Amino acid sequence: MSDDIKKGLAGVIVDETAISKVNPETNSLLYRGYPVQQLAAQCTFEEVAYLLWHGELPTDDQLAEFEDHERANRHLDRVVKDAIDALPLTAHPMDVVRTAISVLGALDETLSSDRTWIDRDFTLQRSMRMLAKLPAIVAYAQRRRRRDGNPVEPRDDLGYSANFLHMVFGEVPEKVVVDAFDTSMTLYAEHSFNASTFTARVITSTLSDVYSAVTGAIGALKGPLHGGANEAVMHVLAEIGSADRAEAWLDQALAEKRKIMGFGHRVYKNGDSRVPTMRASLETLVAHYDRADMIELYEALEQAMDARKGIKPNLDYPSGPAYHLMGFDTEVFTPLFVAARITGWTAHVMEQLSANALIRPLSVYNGPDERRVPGA
Ligand SMILES: CC(=O)SCCNC(=O)CCNC(=O)[C@H](O)C(C)(C)COP(=O)(O)OP(=O)(O)OC[C@H]1O[C@@H](n2cnc3c(N)ncnc32)[C@H](O)[C@@H]1OP(=O)(O)O
Ligand SMILES: O=C([O-])CC(=O)C(=O)O
Repeated sequence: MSDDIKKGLAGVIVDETAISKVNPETNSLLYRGYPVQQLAAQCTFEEVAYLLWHGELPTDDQLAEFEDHERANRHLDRVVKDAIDALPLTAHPMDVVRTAISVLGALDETLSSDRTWIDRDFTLQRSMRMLAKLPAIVAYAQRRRRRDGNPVEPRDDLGYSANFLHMVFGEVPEKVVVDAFDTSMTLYAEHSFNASTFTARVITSTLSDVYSAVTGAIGALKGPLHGGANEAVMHVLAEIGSADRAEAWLDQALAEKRKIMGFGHRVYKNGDSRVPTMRASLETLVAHYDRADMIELYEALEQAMDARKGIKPNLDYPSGPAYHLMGFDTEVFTPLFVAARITGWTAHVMEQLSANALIRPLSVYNGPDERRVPGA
């Protein structure tokens, strides 16, 4: 293979961004300059969303306005519900979410009437619309699969995370659970030029619209090498079953050349900056639900992986069991990632639009030499 080829674009710098900084040397992650751990501890997900979109944390008045706007946009249009209802119950929730976002785009009259969709204000407004409606979409997807009866209406007296859990489970859990969920949303919100965000930027670079960018990003996130890993982690933990089986299971899996879900990262090679914070939330949930067996299994696989391969967990490793303990179906873990990452994706869409260049790399042709079509 030619030395010019950077397979998987590994190590290639393709643009600048002011949205987040991933620093593998210091295992740190900054959103607009703020350490993500501090944001998770001090701010709500709504404040983090505002920060990612506007570049600064909101004042009290700005936050109040933002929250009002988010709460006013939570309801799901009948057409979106009908579109979801037309899908088989076997459809994966990621496919449901991708379809729902696509339908929201098709319902947006501006897209059919003029080209103002490449405008920042248009994009910001639609980003808020998607952010506010995603909890209803995810809740609808899980409740429908469970045949849990009617959708639960949003409550505008609740913040984003409490309302999200209320819509999925029909009740607001204890504060420790809401806080752990809110932390996961903040940690998942943004991570520079990861595969799904890059997908969104590629789509935007053609001057397509924000719904198309998000629909494509959802498709990229679904794969188990990216966001789909949080779902896959739970399948792995279920397959292992208990801590005492972790080492033997891992040896067998590695002998079969399986990739161990929730471990490894393209950028971090010494551990993911977000894992300690999410792990602390997982431990809180383990104590709350009295599930010491879960953290024992978690640690057993983590230690075995470190001993065998020296590969550390990524964010999907603690978030998978955390979502499980909260009561989510395994198949909606990646849709939860979508609900958080809508903030980062759309911030990148706006940044791409502000200094756009069509993204179109080159390739080295390695097919047959020129030849003649029979009869030509
Ligand atoms: C929030 C997120 O999206 S984080 C990522 C979530 N994805 C996962 O958890 C899936 C499992 N992990 C992986 O597949 C990889 O670590 C990736 C895709 C995340 C990163 O991959 P890359 O940067 O391309 O690393 P690459 O695949 O080249 O791995 C380097 C070496 O480590 C090994 N390795 C990396 N991750 C793993 C893993 N999870 N299990 C087993 N071996 C692994 C590779 O087999 C390779 O070994 P080799 O040199 O002997 O061939
Ligand atoms: O950065 C990446 O490649 C994947 C990741 O951790 C994320 O998107 O959160």
